Amino acid sequence: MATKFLASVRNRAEALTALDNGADIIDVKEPDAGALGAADTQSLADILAAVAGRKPVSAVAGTLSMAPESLASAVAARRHADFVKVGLSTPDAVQLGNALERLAAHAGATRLIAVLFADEGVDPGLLDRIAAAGFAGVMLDTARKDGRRLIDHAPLSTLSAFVDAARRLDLFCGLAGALEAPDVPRLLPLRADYLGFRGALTDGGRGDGISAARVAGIAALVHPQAGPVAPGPVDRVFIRDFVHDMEIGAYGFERGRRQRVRFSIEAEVPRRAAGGGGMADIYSYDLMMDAVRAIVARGHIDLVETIAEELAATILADSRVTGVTVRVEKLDLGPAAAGIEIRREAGDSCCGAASN
Ligand SMILES: O=C[C@H](O)COP(=O)(O)O
Repeated sequence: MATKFLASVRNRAEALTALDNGADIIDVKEPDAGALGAADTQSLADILAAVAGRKPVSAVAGTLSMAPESLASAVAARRHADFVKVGLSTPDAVQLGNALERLAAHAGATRLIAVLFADEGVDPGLLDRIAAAGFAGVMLDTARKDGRRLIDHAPLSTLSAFVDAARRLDLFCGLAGALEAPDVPRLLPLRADYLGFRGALTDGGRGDGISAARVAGIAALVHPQAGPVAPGPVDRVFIRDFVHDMEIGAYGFERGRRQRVRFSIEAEVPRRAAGGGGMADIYSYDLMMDAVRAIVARGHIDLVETIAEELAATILADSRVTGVTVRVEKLDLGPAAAGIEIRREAGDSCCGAASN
């Protein structure tokens, strides 16, 4: 299933702007009241009437204490929404257990989404308890809206493990947290069920009103248009001299130690829009850096050839890229840099069908 776009709105007018400009899930909250500020129930009723079932509506149950009864009554007051989001923010295992036990009584009638906060640590182990309590889904957001993005709190490898754990438990899984437009192509490969936005939908802070153009811009990124590109200029998007310490090498002396490896990659990307277009039309060099970081984080790899081929395949899996040159150089073997450079094209036997 393709990743969906959740837009947080505070009133009927914003809900219609989100709906008309490509949002897939309308999330009702009061952004001035924090990460989980609840909109009043009248605003929720107005939005449900305006959306009229065209898209699912989620409602935030508020920034609450973990007191089981207040959680339960906040959920009950929003039971007409398609989903109710409940923040689970506590380091206290007993308190969390009590809250989950009380909410489990609502989980049959109301589709509950547990919201966890990356700035309080990411614990995929919690997901078992959330699934056992009957929740429909889980979302990772940021509690403090201080400009730091989700990716500043958790690397992509951690986010990917979180999404995979949710999927294994059949939990509908969302990611959010001061996400900006350039984050979208980096997060799409994780295949979360949805990405959530508020601040990026406004021209100023997250408390300002949302803008139709910004909503449409995020929608275009979350739902990228694949397909053939008319013949025209080819851009070369590159990263050069990206140096990492990693475990690499087939010799015994290369095991259990790290050495510097330099990565340079150039992707050939036919231009989609005259004049460069917007974020939705470009292939970001961030994606190449993310691919390198993922390989480096994986642990020991014997051969530079393996790394180069895997990087080429990952980069060519994006349908916007038609060719790629990958250079991998070991820097600590002696007086010279030593390594490999390969060039691969979309459709080469190494590099299967494009995936997005
Ligand atoms: O549910 C998602 C949040 O409303 C995201 O808000 P934000 O993008 O301002 O962090």
